[in-house]
Amino acid sequence: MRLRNVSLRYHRRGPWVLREADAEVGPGEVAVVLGRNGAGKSTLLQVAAGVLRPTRGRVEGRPAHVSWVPERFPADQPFTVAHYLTAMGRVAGLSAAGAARAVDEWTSRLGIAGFRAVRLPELSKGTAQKVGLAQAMLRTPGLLVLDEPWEGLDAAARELVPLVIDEVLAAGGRVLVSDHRNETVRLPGARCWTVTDGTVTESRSAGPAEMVVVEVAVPAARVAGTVARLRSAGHQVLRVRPDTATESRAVDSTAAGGTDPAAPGTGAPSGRVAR
Ligand SMILES: Nc1ncnc2c1ncn2[C@@H]1O[C@H](COP(=O)(O)OP(=O)(O)OP(=O)(O)O)[C@@H](O)[C@H]1O
Repeated sequence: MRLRNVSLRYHRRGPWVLREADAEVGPGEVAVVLGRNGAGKSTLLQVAAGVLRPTRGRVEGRPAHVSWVPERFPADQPFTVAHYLTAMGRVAGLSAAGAARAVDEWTSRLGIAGFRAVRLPELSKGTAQKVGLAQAMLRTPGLLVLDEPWEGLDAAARELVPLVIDEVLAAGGRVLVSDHRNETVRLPGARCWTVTDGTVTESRSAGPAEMVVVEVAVPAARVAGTVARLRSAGHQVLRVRPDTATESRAVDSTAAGGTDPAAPGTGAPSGRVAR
């Protein structure tokens, strides 16, 4: 997906907030949008998400399914968490049963299952933010846009954000995330889009991503399907071997081919895990 010479001003005679911004993010890639307060990060994200239309220029190759999580979740709505999320799941194209399943899954994964019957205006800011994240993930988006997702979340909940991002990337999606808290250390290898005076400068954070090997155990009957899914998500499957103990293990890695996976029990570093 590419922003090509995007310029935007909010009013006809207003100042230009974005000026010929040009940036690209590919499948399975995350770009962190940096810049001082008021630089235009939120504006850029909304243009990328299709919430705002550029005054000039265009966005090319935007995936069909986009999820946008604004900096502040719009909690001023008279619905319970469950009603809101189920309705949003239907809007995202899920069947009634699929929406119910997705709501169950994501409220559990984000630790807000106990709030399903609570009305949105009664939620704390952090819980409301998690509802926003859940809404974004009910159907895995091709583009996930997160505006300051760490804001308002406690330390434990902040750990969830990279997991959510990783899930989208593992499915071949793209992620844009703005950050003024220097949390990018949690996203090694991310592209960096620095917004200054409405223009975008691109770089990579900390060079190429460090590669790790992740060992994944699957039932023997599901090896072929798992290997196919891992490959289609862009991972390298280094080898498949029977486990010497009780189970077979499939090895997933983002590392270059030929690396031998760490032996079980040696504390192999964790990394992206495909389900
Ligand atoms: N709806 C709007 N109408 C007019 N001007 C706006 C609107 N939204 C943002 N602006 C202006 O556009 C500029 C960029 O705002 P934007 O919110 O994109 O910056 P930001 O980098 O995300 O800032 P922050 O880090 O404070 O969220 C600011 O000068 C802001 O006042």
